[in-house]
Amino acid sequence: MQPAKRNEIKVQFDLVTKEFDLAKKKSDKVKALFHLNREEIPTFWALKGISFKVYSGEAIGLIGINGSGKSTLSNVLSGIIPETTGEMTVNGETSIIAIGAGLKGNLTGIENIRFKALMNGLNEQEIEENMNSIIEFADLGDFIYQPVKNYSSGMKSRLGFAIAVHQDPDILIIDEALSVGDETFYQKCVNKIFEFKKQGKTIFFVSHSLGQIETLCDKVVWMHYGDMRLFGPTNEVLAEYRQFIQWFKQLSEEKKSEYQRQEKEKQKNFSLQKMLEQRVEIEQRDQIQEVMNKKKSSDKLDVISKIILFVLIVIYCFGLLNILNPHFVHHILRTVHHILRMFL
Ligand SMILES: Nc1ncnc2c1ncn2[C@@H]1O[C@H](COP(=O)(O)OP(=O)(O)OP(=O)(O)O)[C@@H](O)[C@H]1O
Repeated sequence: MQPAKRNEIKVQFDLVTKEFDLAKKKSDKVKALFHLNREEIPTFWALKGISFKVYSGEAIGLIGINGSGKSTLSNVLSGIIPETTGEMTVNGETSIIAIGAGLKGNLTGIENIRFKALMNGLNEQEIEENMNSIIEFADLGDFIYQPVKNYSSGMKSRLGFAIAVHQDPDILIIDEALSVGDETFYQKCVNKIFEFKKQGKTIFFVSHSLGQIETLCDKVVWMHYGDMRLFGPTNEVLAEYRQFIQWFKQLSEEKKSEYQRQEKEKQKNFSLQKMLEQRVEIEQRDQIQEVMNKKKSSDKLDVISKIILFVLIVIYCFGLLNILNPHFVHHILRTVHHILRMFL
């Protein structure tokens, strides 16, 4: 497989949103489909217009407090759930590892490996070629013959990680899957992640462990109640995030709940139209600013041309004076010459 070109855009989100409905019963959803509900079903915006660009070979951390939208973003990115609006460009195959996600509980480890491989279009020979390597990576011993429903979360994570990295994806999304493994397995995964990065693959890494984010990620997306609060180099974003966590922790329980309630309320009342209007306003403001900047630089040019014009006028006057009264000009030039000699 050809390594991806550096600086190639791998993932681009433009104002991506995700709206969940909060219908209490399935029948309400069906009624809503046929507009039979008198009352509208309340909805909740888990993503409120997310925009970013990620390049090949970058490892991106996704951080944020519980319920901020990290898993929703990962699931939209991997295609598990569709976005509601916005534009999403994903250049390459994605593979997501979330604890137990995509694993069939009633199937054994080996059957799960085979099932996933078949889903990915591998033939029997290709499956056999990969099988030993996946089993070795997962390192589950005889548990590989047991149904996955008997696995601990760490074991599920091992199997999920082993299958996902053997799919050789262009974009690997790891949702909290490393937080449940032991140290040896974690180190094995870290090595694999660095190997992937070297090959120009892109990694999204969801974690509450800021230490892991610091070790693995070049940049970080800080999600906050459906908004992307910050996106940038790891150290910068983590510094801001740590400050926020410190501020949040010192709040009383009552104030914390109030803050969370208000933020969730904003997610319920979010208006896509308002967000788009604001966006247009910002774009217009940026355009005006750009025009003003251009005007300023053209003003600067005006000053330069004024100086040139002034110098030309002085030279012209001297020329004229030289014709009318050469002695006077000669006298002036000698005086200037004397003054200059005094200073130089
Ligand atoms: N299917 C769904 N229907 C309704 N709301 C949902 C659904 N899935 C997620 N949500 C809501 O969307 C918000 C974001 O959830 P998400 O799981 O993405 O957060 P998170 O940042 O991954 O949280 P955590 O750190 O706890 O895993 C939460 O408020 C959650 O309740």
